[in-house]
Amino acid sequence: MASIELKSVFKAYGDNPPVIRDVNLNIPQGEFCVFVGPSGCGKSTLLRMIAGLEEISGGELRIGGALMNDVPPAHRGVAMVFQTYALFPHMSVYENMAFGLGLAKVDKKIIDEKVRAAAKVLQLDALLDRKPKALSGGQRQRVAIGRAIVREPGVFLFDEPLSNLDAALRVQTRFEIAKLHRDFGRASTVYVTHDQVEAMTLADRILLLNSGEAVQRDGSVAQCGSPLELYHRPNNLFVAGFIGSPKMNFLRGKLRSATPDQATIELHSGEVLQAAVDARRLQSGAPVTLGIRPEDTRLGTDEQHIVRPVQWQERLGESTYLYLDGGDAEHSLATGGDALVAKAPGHVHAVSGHRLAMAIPARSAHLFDEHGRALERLIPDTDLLLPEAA
Ligand SMILES: Nc1ncnc2c1ncn2[C@@H]1O[C@H](COP(=O)(O)OP(=O)(O)OP(=O)(O)O)[C@@H](O)[C@H]1O
Repeated sequence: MASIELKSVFKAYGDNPPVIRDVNLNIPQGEFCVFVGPSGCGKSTLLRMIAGLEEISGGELRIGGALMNDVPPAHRGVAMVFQTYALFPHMSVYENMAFGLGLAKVDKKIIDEKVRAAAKVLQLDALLDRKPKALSGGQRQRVAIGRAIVREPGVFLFDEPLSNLDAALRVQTRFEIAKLHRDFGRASTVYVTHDQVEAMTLADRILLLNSGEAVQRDGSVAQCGSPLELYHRPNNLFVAGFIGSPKMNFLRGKLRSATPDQATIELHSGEVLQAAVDARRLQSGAPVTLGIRPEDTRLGTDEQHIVRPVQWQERLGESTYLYLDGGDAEHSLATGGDALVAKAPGHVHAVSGHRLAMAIPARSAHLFDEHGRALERLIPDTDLLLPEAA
């Protein structure tokens, strides 16, 4: 039941370059905010600073409006769930969940009510007498979540809570966390993950931190917005390459001409393509990168397209990823190399070396200037409302 406000927050360990630079963020009460970014970008550090487990080197942290920089963790009104559950092995599920309230000298009857209510929500009622070692990974993580819930914190902090679970349990627990947030909707939640599917599905808002190729900007905010904003309107090449799987394909070229609703691009490989992008701020001849997501491509020649030999394919049953030879001028971050990835529905089969036409619809194209900054796309922002069945 509290907002979280970060103002010019900064973190450096000793004399090392900062790991968090000038982060400004306002998480209103009840919002689910997900921190994502490549390994080492500083997302856990940022979360731990909110929790009070890591000192803040500069800037201000406010929770519920109150300055928290020097307030000890126990007095911040936050509850944290870690990747490694951190349960007491000698205590039962019930005792683990009741522990924090016991320390706070809450009345035993109230503790009992809260533990049983949380256990019911998390479907742990039949397991209350068990010790953690007699539980599955998913059940242990539910106990850790239950322990956080009973404290009724204003802020929930999750640090990669699903990364020790197998694929099926991850999906199930992800769904449970989303449901819990909806049911306990007044609490604000910050959730750290490097899994962008978790980020896309759970977040009201995603904060993506820079790292790696964005040297000198490590630990700064690359983009902050709703999941679909980051997907449809990435600010720059880094965000475009990070959000989406397989990653966006990039084709290099130069701008030929620009009108308010269309840019014409000549690729280094010679083809001329259109993009529904306003590129009028660039001079003609300016270097540009055209981006196209694998799921936005088609196979065939009925739209503008490029033709490339097939290198490789991955058949997933419901779809097939075709890896096409990108040539020197292009590369896909998916492979880190020079392949372009096209996604075809169903299970298609292509003979290695055969040349295929990959259609690149102008309305689906992204365009970036020579500094990697995105040009404005002209796609409509509306969601398609599904009609109710009769
Ligand atoms: N105690 C420390 N002393 C010095 N550097 C540290 C310390 N803790 C973390 N770092 C550095 O801070 C940076 C950010 O680390 P952090 O754990 O926050 O990243 P992350 O984005 O959560 O990464 P991952 O996804 O791999 O967990 C890393 O470069 C890390 O090496």
